[in-house]
Amino acid sequence: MDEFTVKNETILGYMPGSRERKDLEAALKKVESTCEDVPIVIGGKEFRTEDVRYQVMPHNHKKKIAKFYYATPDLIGKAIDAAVAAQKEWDAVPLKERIAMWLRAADMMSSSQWRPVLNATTMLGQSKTMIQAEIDSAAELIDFMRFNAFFAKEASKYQPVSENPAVTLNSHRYRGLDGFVASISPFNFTAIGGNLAYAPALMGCATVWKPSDTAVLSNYTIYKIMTAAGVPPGVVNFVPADGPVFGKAITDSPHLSGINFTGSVPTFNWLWSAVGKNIGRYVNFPRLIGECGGKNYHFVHPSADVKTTVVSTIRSSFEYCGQKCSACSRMYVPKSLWQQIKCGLLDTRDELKVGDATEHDSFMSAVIDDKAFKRITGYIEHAKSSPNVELIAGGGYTDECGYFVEPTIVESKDPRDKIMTEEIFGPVLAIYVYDDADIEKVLDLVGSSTPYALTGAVFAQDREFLKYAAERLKMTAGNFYLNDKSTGSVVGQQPFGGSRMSGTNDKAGGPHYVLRWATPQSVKETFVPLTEWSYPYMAKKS
Ligand SMILES: NC(=O)c1ccc[n+]([C@@H]2O[C@H](COP(=O)([O-])OP(=O)(O)OC[C@H]3O[C@@H](n4cnc5c(N)ncnc54)[C@H](O)[C@@H]3O)[C@@H](O)[C@H]2O)c1
Ligand SMILES: N[C@@H](CCC=O)C(=O)O
Repeated sequence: MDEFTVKNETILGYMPGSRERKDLEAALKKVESTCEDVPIVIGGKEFRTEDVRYQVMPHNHKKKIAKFYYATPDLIGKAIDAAVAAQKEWDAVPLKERIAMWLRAADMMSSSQWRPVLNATTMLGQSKTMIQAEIDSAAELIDFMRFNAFFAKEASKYQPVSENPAVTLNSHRYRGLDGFVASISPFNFTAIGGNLAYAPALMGCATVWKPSDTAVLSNYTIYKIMTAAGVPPGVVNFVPADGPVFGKAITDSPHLSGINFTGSVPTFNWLWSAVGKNIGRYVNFPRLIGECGGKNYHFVHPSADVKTTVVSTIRSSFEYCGQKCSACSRMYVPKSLWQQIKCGLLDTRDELKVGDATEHDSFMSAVIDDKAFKRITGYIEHAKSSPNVELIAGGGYTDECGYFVEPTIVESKDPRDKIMTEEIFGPVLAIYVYDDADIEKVLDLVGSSTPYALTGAVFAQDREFLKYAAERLKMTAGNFYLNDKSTGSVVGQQPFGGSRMSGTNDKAGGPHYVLRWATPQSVKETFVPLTEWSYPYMAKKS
């Protein structure tokens, strides 16, 4: 296997007049002025059904940017058959060749031909600002491709012990999962869609990929790049479909070998239950990998640096409208710091511009769709009417042109109020102010008041406390931050995932993730013939 090292993709600056800014502006114009026709692709062939759907721009929802089609159950079945058939041949392609394809794809994604398209489709289709698109649909996606290739190469080096290779040679190899993997992706990270579909493929699996309705265009762009990089027909089948129809079709198939899911807890629970009900019908026990929601916390100690705490919280809670699974959504602040932190949060919040995703001074744009708008504004109305909760900033919203919600901050007197404990997935930060003397009780609440354990951050200058909190809060977060915001994990640096109801914690972006998509085989070859059935201590009859 050719040796290579790996490093993270540089995040470009997009300064006015820069090459990347010009390329991006040209791509934005092109994507905005077209409504791209996105087919279902099965075994390399395009299909269209009568069930026509459109992807719109969340910040201007009258504008359609993609036309796509829901697959029927029959077509999903066809995609399963295509994947099962392609998997055998694909698994025979040497890992070295597959890795070369992934590295080629990463270079294409990084190029001035494709990077602007990935970012423009993400900015317009998912309402990400320039920087939010760049860290997702460029840097993180490229990192997933390169790091997974690197981790696969490193993993393939392992060989078991052979005490005397002239007599017995032991070896080990990774095979793809036979059957098919269903990859089901969320709207909020373009890179996650690419990783869910293509990490299993790298390891020799074939996948049926259902993108989110609200991320179809950026996800189809990934499909096109990977195909151009050499991934053969049938290895990844691109199948937009109604969620429950897709879920039923894949869990009914005996060939389901794995589900690679990222999304909400109710959807993953549904999939897990369906697999449980059907367990008698599968060829293999399907592997269930699910990264789900969070109610991520910022815990502030009386020794915290106020400025760091404020800026980190604003970024974590409101970047991409709080629609990151890792977004800070609850905060615990000691009374002794409350006035300073409150002033800092309110003043900084007032500076944030909510607007069109493509305007360079927008800090955030619209939330993804009408469903999200209703859910988030429901929590805001709850805050306005509940005696336990005080709205201290924001609270406005409109869906007239786009699904806009102001960055909203509330103070809750009840640390177990639903606004402090349920995932909102929008720009709403709930704060509980505690008596400094009650710090132990509040540390208990961090782990006991929600079913999640995705990300969490502790702000303190007291190093003894940081050490203590790291132990005390050990099981409350899969990604734990000290004096840093709860969002922004980087592939290869902070492998990502949570436990409890936040998921199976398989750590996307880490060295072990690719191995979830391989089924190892141990091989023993003996060169000296076995001629004697009895053991030496047995008396021999002469
Ligand atoms: N932990 C992580 O790494 C991570 C990362 C990103 C997002 N998330 C979570 O994702 C959620 C937001 O994403 P979303 O709104 O797209 O989630 P979602 O659960 O609504 O949808 C995720 C995907 O599942 C599909 N789906 C829905 N019902 C289905 C069914 N019955 N069978 C099969 N597929 C079905 C959807 O169409 C979509 O493609 C949040 O809860 C967020 O925290 C988690
Ligand atoms: N890498 C992301 C996690 C993705 C969740 O939506 C972060 O940590 O911000």
